[in-house]
Amino acid sequence: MATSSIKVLDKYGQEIKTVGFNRFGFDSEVPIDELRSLYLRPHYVSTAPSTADSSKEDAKETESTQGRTPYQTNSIYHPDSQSISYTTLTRFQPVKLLSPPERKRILVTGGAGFVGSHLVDRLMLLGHEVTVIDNFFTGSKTTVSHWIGHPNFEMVRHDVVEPFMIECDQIYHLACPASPPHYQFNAVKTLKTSFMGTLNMLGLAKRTKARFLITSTSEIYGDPEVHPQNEEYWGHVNPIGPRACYDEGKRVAETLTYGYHRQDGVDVRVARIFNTYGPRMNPADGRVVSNFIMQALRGEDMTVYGDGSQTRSFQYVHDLIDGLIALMNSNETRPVNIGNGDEFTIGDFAKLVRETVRKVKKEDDGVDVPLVNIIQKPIPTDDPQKRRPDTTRAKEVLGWQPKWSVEMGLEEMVRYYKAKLAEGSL
Ligand SMILES: O=C(O)[C@H]1O[C@H](OP(=O)(O)OP(=O)(O)OC[C@H]2O[C@@H](n3ccc(=O)[nH]c3=O)[C@H](O)[C@@H]2O)[C@H](O)[C@@H](O)[C@@H]1O
Repeated sequence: MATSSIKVLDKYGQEIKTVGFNRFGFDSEVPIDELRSLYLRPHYVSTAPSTADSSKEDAKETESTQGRTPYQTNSIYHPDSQSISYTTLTRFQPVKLLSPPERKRILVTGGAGFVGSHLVDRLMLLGHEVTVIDNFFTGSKTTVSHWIGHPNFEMVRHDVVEPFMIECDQIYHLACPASPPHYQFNAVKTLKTSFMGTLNMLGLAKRTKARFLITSTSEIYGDPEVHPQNEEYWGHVNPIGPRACYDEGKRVAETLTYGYHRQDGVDVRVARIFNTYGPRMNPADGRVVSNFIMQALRGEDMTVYGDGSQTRSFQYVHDLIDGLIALMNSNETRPVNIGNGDEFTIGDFAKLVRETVRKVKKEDDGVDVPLVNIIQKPIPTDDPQKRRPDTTRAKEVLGWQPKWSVEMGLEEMVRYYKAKLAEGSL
């Protein structure tokens, strides 16, 4: 399906044609089709004919490159040899031309990750100069490869636990593994990333006088005794459990942030992000949305942990990026929850995902697939039982509220994974 033919209605029934908005003197609005063309590319990779004659394949590659939309790479997958031939980009998606005072030098740590790459797309299309630092532990160069070589873009392989020097105006500090299996894989490294990484980036902000935004998390509320969670709640965290490396790491990162703010006058912003999903989420990262969609697409059993009565509230990545950019450019220095209040039990969410996969397969491929089974697996230790953001503060101080319904976001994410499966890259 062509990206321009996908019609998305927001929670209030209005068609979504753009994301972002002009607020606090910073214009973050871009047409949704422009963004989509960067991640929803059903023909991003074409499949080579089954032949061993490489000269013919090369000729085909040249031929098909010429017929492609001009802002995309045209890589070819060779099923016979299980290989892929890459071509480099020659033209980039157009970006806004900003005057020098409008154009900001923006550092995004973790910019090759799931959330980071969407933030990079938006900031690039808006015409800013973007530098990404990432150690590629959970991020991947492929998420931002469509900007590599662009004069406004720089990609540096660097681990934030080591100091980093650069001149910049704004720092979005995202770097940290976020999926429970990933952040528990090396708990000490996760803590080190949260503590030393944040310390280094705050030191950089202090030296350059850059504004500093940290992406904190709903996990700082732990297994909450207050529902929904507002920013005044101090949380209920097990400091020695398996999740503590992330929860306590992010809590100390917030403490450091306010330490630099009070002591050194660093201009800080703290976003507490609630469960977020969308294209470019690593299908194997173990979080619930990617697990469920991949299982349903592959016709495998969907794994609900525990009895499925625990709840989560899922936000689509474009809403999160709107919220992060609004917060960065606002005057709000207190923590702000950024999340979608639509709360589901995980059991109900599994049913919604399998129905969405069936709907998209029917609409796009005309095939009626049977609903997959839902099975139960043991619940992870300290898995929070309830989670829903109170976003009153975001509404009051940022004028921000999520627009994407969970269903609409899920449909787009299913299309993204379907396209990736078809191109042979999953
Ligand atoms: O987004 C947040 O606010 C934070 O919480 C998430 O943690 P969690 O909510 O546990 O995220 P998932 O791993 O996606 O799990 C959500 C729920 O689904 C369940 N689950 C997960 C995977 C699965 O296959 N089946 C399943 O039932 C989990 O047990 C959990 O109850 C992640 O740790 C972070 O990305 C983030 O900082």
